[in-house]
Amino acid sequence: MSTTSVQETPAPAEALPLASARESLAVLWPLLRERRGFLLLVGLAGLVGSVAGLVAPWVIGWLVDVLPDASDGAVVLVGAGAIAVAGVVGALCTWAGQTWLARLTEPTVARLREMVMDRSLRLGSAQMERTETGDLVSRVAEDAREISQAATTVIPLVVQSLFTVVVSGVGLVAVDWRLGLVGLVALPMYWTTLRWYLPRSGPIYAEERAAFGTRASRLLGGISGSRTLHAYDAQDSELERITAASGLARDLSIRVFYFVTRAFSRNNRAEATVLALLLVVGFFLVDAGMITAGAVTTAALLFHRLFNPIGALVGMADQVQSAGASLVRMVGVITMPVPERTAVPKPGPLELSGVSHSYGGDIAALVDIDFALAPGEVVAVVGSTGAGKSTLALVAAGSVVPSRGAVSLGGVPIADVDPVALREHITMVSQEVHTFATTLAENVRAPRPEADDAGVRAALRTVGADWVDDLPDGIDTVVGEGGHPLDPMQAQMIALARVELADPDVVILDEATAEAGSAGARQLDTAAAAVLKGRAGLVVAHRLSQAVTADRVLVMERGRIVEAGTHEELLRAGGRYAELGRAWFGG
Ligand SMILES: Nc1ncnc2c1ncn2[C@@H]1O[C@H](COP(=O)(O)OP(=O)(O)OP(=O)(O)O)[C@@H](O)[C@H]1O
Repeated sequence: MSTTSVQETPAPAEALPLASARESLAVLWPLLRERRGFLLLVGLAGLVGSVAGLVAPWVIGWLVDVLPDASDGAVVLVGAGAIAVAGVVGALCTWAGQTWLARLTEPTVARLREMVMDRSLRLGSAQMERTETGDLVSRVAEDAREISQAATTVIPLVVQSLFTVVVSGVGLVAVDWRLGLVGLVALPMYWTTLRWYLPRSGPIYAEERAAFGTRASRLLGGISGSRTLHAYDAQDSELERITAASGLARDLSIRVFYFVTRAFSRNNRAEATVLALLLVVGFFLVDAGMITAGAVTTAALLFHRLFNPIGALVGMADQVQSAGASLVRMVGVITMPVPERTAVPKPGPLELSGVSHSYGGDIAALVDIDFALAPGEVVAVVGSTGAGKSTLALVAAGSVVPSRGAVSLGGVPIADVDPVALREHITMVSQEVHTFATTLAENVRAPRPEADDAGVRAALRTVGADWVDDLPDGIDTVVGEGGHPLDPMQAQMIALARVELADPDVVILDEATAEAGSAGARQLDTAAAAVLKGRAGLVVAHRLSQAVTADRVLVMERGRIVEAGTHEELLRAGGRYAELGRAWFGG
């Protein structure tokens, strides 16, 4: 008796790697350097803006010195004018700096996202299959969003604060080095606050976010299940649960508030102490005739100017950390080593020899498959649910690496071919086709971005997608998420047009979009036939019509090929295929 278990089971899902800070910088720096013009402009705006910020403390100190001897109020007007001009310059610099920073960071984040996608495509679906589901998606979507948000909200503030702190610090030393030294006393005090704040803030915020999540899901659950709750008279107990979740979220928010207030009060204490120290030292220096009262005023105002930016830097440190964590996650994928796959497939048969596959667990999805698809031949695969048809298609397309056995095209093992290069030879349309959120033309063009509109239209004509002309903007209609809605059959036709444009040697189809016998099924069959013309095709038959027109039919049961032949031969044989055929015909 044969056994259907496969010995080599795949390794458990692995998490994608994280990059080190050095690797992240090595990836980020060339991207920023590409836009160094903006980098310079951001630096310039920050510097000029911060220097403009020095004008007010300096003018006020000057007024303190000159006013007692002034004959009229003209000096005040001069001082006020200088402060007003500096204010306008500062505002302009902030605005320009933020605009330039966005033009520096947004394309950089977009580029990082593309690099993650590119690397994951190069690694190939077979390797990506081994990683935790959702990990890649969250790195492309959530981490990119986190960095992008930080880039537009947190980073401008951090950059501006850093400039203000550095320039004001230098200004303070320039006014009088002794007062500058007093100002430095604040540094260790700020440092201890940061050391106290950072390790505690992350977990507290995470707990608060988790509590918000629970409250939201309880509320939504209560609303969507209100009928059931009424039916079972269970409103009160559900209300109690919602109140408890809500109470927890409220208590955590209050805790977060106390915590942040404590951090800021630590900073305030440091600031008040050092400011007092600065005034005392200033008093003695003025008394000794070493500096003027105006200079002490300027120094005190400059030191006071540091309060807000330093508070902002402390407050945003965890958001910067969180953006940093997202960056190392994205760069982790970008720096994943891509195995050398330089083999070039040759025209010839697609062969599966000794192929067995298990997704883990005891049941084998494929067992000892030996099968060759000749160039130009169309083979249909039939079988009951769970027989292994989709797995066979995925293995043949190189999307799943079988636990045992080999797959080759023209004698070249496809495992040695670069996944992107392999798609030029073997293309698969699966049950879940993805429509990208862009124009319909771009969707068709995906495998061949250089194709022109005429090529796109020709591919759509080949698959009989005449309905495209009725769309609001024809092939330029935006489809996908948030765009013009497409029904599953239209999405499938776009996927087929994509294959037509890609022009591979082997097409693997596994669609189950239309009900057998429906007008949609007939349209899809015609579209598939057009795409298969002149190419080898492996078609997972979800409708009998797909098997009838094939050159050969494979019948699968429990991971094995149990029958093979033409439609007529298999019907005559009266075996499993004939049985399936009767079920299909409903007779
Ligand atoms: N990603 C997966 N992880 C774990 N088991 C899987 C996975 N995909 C398929 N299987 C299992 O492998 C076996 C073969 O499934 P497969 O989808 O290849 O069959 P199928 O003939 O295409 O079925 P259907 O017609 O329902 O799509 C089934 O037992 C199925 O439960």
